[in-house]
Amino acid sequence: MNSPNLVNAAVFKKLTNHLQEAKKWSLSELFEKDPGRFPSMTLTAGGLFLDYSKNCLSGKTVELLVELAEECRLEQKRDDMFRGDKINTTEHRAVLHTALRAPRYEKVLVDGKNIIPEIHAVLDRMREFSEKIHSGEWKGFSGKKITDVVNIGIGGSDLGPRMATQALRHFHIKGLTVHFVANVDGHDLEAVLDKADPETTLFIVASKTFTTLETMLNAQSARSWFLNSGTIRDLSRHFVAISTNAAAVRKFGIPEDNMFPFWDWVGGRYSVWSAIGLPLVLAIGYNHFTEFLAGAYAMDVHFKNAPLASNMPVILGLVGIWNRNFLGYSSVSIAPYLQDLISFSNYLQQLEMESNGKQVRKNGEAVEYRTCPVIWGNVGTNGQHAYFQLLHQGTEIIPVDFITALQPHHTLPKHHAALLANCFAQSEALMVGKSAEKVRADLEAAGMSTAEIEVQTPQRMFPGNRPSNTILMNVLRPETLGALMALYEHKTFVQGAIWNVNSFDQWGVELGKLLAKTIENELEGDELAHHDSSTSGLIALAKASLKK
Ligand SMILES: O=P(O)(O)OC[C@H]1O[C@H](O)[C@H](O)[C@@H](O)[C@@H]1O
Repeated sequence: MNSPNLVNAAVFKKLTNHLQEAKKWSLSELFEKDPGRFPSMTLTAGGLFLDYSKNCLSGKTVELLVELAEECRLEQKRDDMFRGDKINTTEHRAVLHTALRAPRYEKVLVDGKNIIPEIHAVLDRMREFSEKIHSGEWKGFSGKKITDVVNIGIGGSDLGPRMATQALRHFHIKGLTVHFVANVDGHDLEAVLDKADPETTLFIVASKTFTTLETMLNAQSARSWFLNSGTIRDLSRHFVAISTNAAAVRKFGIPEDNMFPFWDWVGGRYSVWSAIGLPLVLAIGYNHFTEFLAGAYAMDVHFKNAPLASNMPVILGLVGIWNRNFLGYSSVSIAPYLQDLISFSNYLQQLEMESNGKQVRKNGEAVEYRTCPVIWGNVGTNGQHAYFQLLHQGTEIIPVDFITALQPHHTLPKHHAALLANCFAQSEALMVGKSAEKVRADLEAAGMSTAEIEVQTPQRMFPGNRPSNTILMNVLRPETLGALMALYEHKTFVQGAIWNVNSFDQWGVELGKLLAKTIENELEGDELAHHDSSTSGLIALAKASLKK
C-alpha cells in the first residue's frame, strides 16, 4: 500500500471540495464577518507571534489541514526524528539537529549511544577556544591578537552562520571582525584578503565533507596567501577546521587539536547549531550562542508538545500546503522588515528548496502533486521599491511572509514606526486591494476628467485578496533568532512529511558538480569531451581567453 501522502489521504477529497467554496471567498469579507478572526488565527511560541489570519482559509480549512497532517502521520514522523531514527533513508542517517540544542541532561540515542555528552564536549571546546581568541591568549604567529576571522565554507557551511552573524550585529564583540567567503569566484576571497593582515587573521575551513570543491580551493588559496608571510609551523595558529571528515582535515595539514568535529546526523543546512556555528560564537561570544541554542530548543519543545492545531511550525507548514497544493501558488516571498535579516531569504532558500525540492516520494514513486515552492525575497522596505509592484498587480499570486521586531536596537527617532507602518500597510494592501469603484471615486475627488478616469482606472486598481503571514518578535536577539530559524526548520519538516519526500538528502546538487569537474579538466588540459554545440562553443571561447 502507498504510504500516506497529500493525495491518497482520505481527507484530500474533502479538502478539494472545500477549496471550491474557499475560491469564492474575499479575505476582507472574512474579516468583516468574523471579529474573532485575528485572535483565533494567531499563535505564540518561543518568543514569536504568528498571525496567519490574512490567508484565504477558515477555521474549517485549518481543521481539515490538521486532519491531513494526522493522516500523513506527522506526529509519528516528528517523534521518529527527535528519537534519532534513520529517517534520511537514502543516506541511512538519523536527523538530529534538534539534539544539538538540547540541554546536557537530555538523552538521545544513535545506534544505542547517547550523543548528548559528545555534543556538549564540542560546545565546551568552542567556548574555550572563543574565550582564548577574545582575551588575546590565542595569538597569531608574530604575537599579535587575532582581529579578523575568515570563514571559508559554502552552502550549509556558510548560509546559516553568515545570516546569523549578520542578524546579531548588535551583539558583536568589539575588536574582532568575522568575514565569510563562499564563492569559488576568486574575487570573493580576494576582496577579503586584500584587506587582511596575515599576522592577525584566523581562517576557519568549514566543510562537513571536506571535499567540496569551492571550499577546498579557497582554503588552499588562503593557505598559500598566508605562507607568503608565515611558515608551515605557523599554520596551526591561523587555520582551524570544522568537519565530520577528520582524515581529510589531517591531509590538508590542519592538526587534530585545531579541528572541531560534528556528525553525519547533522544535515549541512541544519548545521549552524553544531561546530559550524563557530564563526557566530566568535562574533557574538559563547553566552549569546547558548541563548541562540536555547531559543531553538524552546521552539523544539513547542513543536514536540503543542497540539497540531496550535503548533506554530505545523500551522505555518499547513498554510503553505494550502497555498501551494490547493490554491496553486508557486512561490513564497520572504520579507523581513529588519535590515539585519538581509540574508534570511538566502538561508531559507537552501533550507526549504534543498530539503523539499524533490519529485519522488520516499518510496521512489513520482509525486503527482507540486512540492516545494520557490523561496525568494529581500528586506522591506527595499523590496517595496523593486518587485512589490508584481506582488500587488502582477498575474501571479505570491504569498508573503512578513517578519519584523516590535522594538529596534537603534535609537534613531521615527525610523522604526515608519518601518512597522510599511510592513503592516503592505500586508493590508495586498489583502484589501483597491476596487475600480474606489479608484474612480478617488480620481473624481481629485478633479480628473471622466475620459481620463476611464483610461486610468484599470491601471490603478488592485485585485487584493493576496495572502500573507506576519511573524513578530519583540526584538531581534539570539533567542528569537534561534526560535525563528527552528520555526522554519520544522515548517520544512512538516511540509516534507505531507509530501512524503526525503527532506534530508540533496542528490540534485550532484550532477552539476560532476559536469563541472569534466569541463574544468577540459579548460586546463588538452583533452576535449563530447558536449552539445552550445557547451562546446562556450568551452572553446573560455579556453582561447584563458590561454592569453
Ligand atoms: O559542508 P560541505 O560538505 O562543504 O557542503 C557544503 C554544501 O555543499 C553541497 O553541495 C550540498 O548541496 C549542501 O547541502 C552543503 O551544505
